[in-house]
Amino acid sequence: MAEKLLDIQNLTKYFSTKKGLLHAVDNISFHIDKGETLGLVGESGCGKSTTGRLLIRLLEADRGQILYNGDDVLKYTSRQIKEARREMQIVFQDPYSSLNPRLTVFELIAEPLYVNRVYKTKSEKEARIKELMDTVGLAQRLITTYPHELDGGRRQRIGVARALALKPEFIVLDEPVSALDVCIQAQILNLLKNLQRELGLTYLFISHNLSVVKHVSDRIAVMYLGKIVEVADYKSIFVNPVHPYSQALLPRYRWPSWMVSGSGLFWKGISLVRSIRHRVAAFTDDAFTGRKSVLSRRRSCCRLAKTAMRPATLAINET
Ligand SMILES: Nc1ncnc2c1ncn2[C@@H]1O[C@H](COP(=O)(O)OP(=O)(O)OP(=O)(O)O)[C@@H](O)[C@H]1O
Repeated sequence: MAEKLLDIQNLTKYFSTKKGLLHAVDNISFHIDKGETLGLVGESGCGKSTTGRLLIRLLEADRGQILYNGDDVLKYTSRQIKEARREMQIVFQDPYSSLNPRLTVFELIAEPLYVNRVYKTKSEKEARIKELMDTVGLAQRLITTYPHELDGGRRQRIGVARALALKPEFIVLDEPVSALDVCIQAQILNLLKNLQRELGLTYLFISHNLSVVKHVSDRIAVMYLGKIVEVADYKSIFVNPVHPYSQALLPRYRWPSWMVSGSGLFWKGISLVRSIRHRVAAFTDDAFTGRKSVLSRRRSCCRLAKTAMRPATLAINET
């Protein structure tokens, strides 16, 4: 049986707002096993980020228990919290705003090492920074560049390197790819998966993008209005969601399992035929829609231009 890294019981966080008390996280209980990725999904404002921040004590909980390797994180002293932060890290959603624009890549990755006074000598620190850059796939030549000179994927790699700097065991990934282009998303997701395999990391992966969560998670927790309404392995959630909110969130997957793969292939086939037809239609007159092709439109433009030119030419000749 898998060993629990985190066991969360009745975790609660309320915010005082102008409209009254907001139940951002409302009495939730779940666990995260060592080495697994638990996906946390739900619509915007349901309390996902607040949950992530509570787990690593970036926010103070109002009530509940967070057992980390059997110890209650909520009872830690400030010194114990500082030590625990080495083992529990977070990667934020927006690599554009989460990095200090005045620091170079070297300084950004060095920051957690300096703050926590991990390495004694300068050369040890430099070696660790270079090692971290290799680990996350950042070229050494980028060491003196600033975040604004880099694309979103590279900035997020800096965020991952900063999170890894203190050799953590558990990382909260708070929408780590939502601010990135689709192809860069895939690179960062693969990086995170490889790092998990190599370093034995445990992730809480927060996202509202279901296909991303499906790609990376071992189990998925569905959150709705501050409560966790369902936790199950990813196949059960996608093929046979039990809670009505999970069903609403995953409408496409309410088909029987044997139909999911079949219908997927069918729609892929249809979209392939459509894209081929559109490409062909761009160069030939489209018999289906009656639309003129690019070539036909160009020919008629030339014809129009010639007719328009004729009287003017005649007029010049006559004078
Ligand atoms: N510091 C705060 N003060 C008051 N309300 C807050 C605070 N932080 C979050 N909230 C509110 O708590 C609720 C949950 O916010 P949270 O950021 O956890 O949601 P989320 O599911 O992560 O949403 P998103 O995907 O948009 O980030 C929201 O209604 C939010 O407005």
